Amino acid sequence: MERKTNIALKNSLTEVSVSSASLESITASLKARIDELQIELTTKDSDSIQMRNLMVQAQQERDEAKSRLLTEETLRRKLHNQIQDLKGKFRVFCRVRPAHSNAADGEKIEVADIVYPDERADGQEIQIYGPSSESAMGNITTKVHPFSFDKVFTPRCDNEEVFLEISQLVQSALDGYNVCIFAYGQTGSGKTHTMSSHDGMIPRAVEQIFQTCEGLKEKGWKYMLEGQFLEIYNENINDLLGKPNRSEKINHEIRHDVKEQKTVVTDLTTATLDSPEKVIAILRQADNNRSVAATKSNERSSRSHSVFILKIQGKNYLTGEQCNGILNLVDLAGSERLSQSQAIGERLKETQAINKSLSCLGDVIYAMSNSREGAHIPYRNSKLTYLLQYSLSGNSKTLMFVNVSPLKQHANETINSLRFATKVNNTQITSVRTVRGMSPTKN
Ligand SMILES: Nc1ncnc2c1ncn2[C@@H]1O[C@H](COP(=O)(O)OP(=O)(O)OP(=O)(O)O)[C@@H](O)[C@H]1O
Repeated sequence: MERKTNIALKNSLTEVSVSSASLESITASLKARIDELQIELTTKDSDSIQMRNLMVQAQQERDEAKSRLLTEETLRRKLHNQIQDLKGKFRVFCRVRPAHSNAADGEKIEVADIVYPDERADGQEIQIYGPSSESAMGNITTKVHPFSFDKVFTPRCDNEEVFLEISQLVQSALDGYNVCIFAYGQTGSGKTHTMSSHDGMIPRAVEQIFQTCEGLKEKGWKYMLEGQFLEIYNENINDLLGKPNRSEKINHEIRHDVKEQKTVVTDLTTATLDSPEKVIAILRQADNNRSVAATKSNERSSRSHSVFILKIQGKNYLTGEQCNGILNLVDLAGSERLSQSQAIGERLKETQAINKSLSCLGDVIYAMSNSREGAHIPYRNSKLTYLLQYSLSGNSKTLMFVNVSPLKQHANETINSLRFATKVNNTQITSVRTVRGMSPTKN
């Protein structure tokens, strides 16, 4: 009996020691796993510290880059303005429209003899050859009228190419400067095509402004755009964004705030422009208002000046900088000289008003570019120059398109327009040139 018990106890002991050995081995392997995990954890900790350091470094670099970007944007604005000033405070671009575009059905198109000596699509020189005449000695002479401008766009240039040249001025308006862009020329020479057609300077300028504002958001800039559109007809201001039929009865006055150097036109509609679509809508409204007026007075668009005023207010919430620029886009009344003796009544009044205001604009620009500081500039002599006083003076920038027709029957008006523009530009070449080996006559 005792022996049996001993055997059973021995067996139990063996079983216990076997299971204890297996437990020991499990414990050992668990311990090894714990050690492994511990090592892994330590590595992870150091990785995460490393990661955190890298993140802090990246954040510092980002902040530095951002502040560099802000300083560079301020510097870019300064340099951009210096470049614009070097190019000239007043610039004149000549644009010759294609011959076919304004010909009535059956009208004979005879193209004037126009030469672009630079042989480039957008050189700086243009020569108009006048009619030939034969002297008693049998010498045939042809007058040459050479002109030089900041740019000459041949009929081959489209609005896209033209806009490339003015986009820098649009940028100046965004940077807080006052900019005026005029289109001058006889009726049908392409002023409206250049300025307010669907792909003209106004829609393109507005598109550029919206795109640039979007891009400047990450640099802390927030912009507010407001638009006004008016017409000056017979020295009276009409609101082109007002209700049709009502606008002509309101007497809009121009008021200047001398201290702030700001201009207000009383009772003029101001549209907040928060999208390019809104701009297209107001351009359409202005066009409709002009057409309504046109039924009362023939060819209204060519007998009045239209002025699109875009006020651009920018604020940078990162640097605290602020800027207020104005872009004025002006489609001037047709510049053709109507014979005063033939014009009577309303037509005479219109012609006198147009002639007066256009010559006043020329006088103002001429006086500004030639006068000493503080000299008298005759802004008050016309509504247009009075309205644009602060947009023409100071550190503002002005560009004039002189639009001309390529047709022979318009050659005299073309020469008149180019002479006017030359007065503005003050760079006329006064040389007399011999044509094709013949004797020269004076320009
Ligand atoms: N560069 C051009 N390319 C193509 N077509 C043009 C160009 N310039 C003018 N035209 C066309 O010639 C015609 C007359 O041009 P536009 O109406 O722009 O002249 P305008 O000077 O504004 O005349 P108005 O004084 O009567 O307003 C229009 O049919 C216009 O589309």
